[in-house]
Amino acid sequence: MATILLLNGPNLNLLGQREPERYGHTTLADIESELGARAHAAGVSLDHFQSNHEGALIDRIHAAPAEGVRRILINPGGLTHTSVSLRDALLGVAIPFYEIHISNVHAREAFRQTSLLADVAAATLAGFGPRGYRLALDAAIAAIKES
Ligand SMILES: O=C(O)[C@]1(O)C[C@H](CCCOc2ccccc2)[C@@H](O)[C@H](O)C1
Repeated sequence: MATILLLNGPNLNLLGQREPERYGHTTLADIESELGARAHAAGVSLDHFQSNHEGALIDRIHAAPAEGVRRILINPGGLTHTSVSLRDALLGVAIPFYEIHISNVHAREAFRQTSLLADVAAATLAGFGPRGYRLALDAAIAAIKES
């Protein structure tokens, strides 16, 4: 069974608990649960991992090929704007990935408008709120089934 890996970076464990006006009331556990059920219904497996630590995310990416991961959905959090190492890890495993942002980063502070991942991502998605995760999952499932 094909596997999709959902990765969430620093502070995303706080979803639904703080700044709901910006990030909504949906918790990360809600998102992971919904996407897991949706993937299963489509005949695809979903693995999920959240960490506040860059190296832990990189280690998880390194393990992805051996686990049969076909697509990666990643909200890198603030690492989006800073992490060459995360970029290098994603390039290194050569698994197509979709960059997801809950907020419209292009309408925020200037520093959030720079992504070190976007130019090597298969797709980016921002501003749809938590629904963006579902949109990205559906696109990943369709891409796997078409390949
Ligand atoms: O809009 C997004 O999804 C972001 O990736 C969220 C990041 C922040 C992670 C979430 O941080 C929270 C802080 C408090 C409450 C909930 C989330 C931010 O640094 C990016 O620029 C855009």
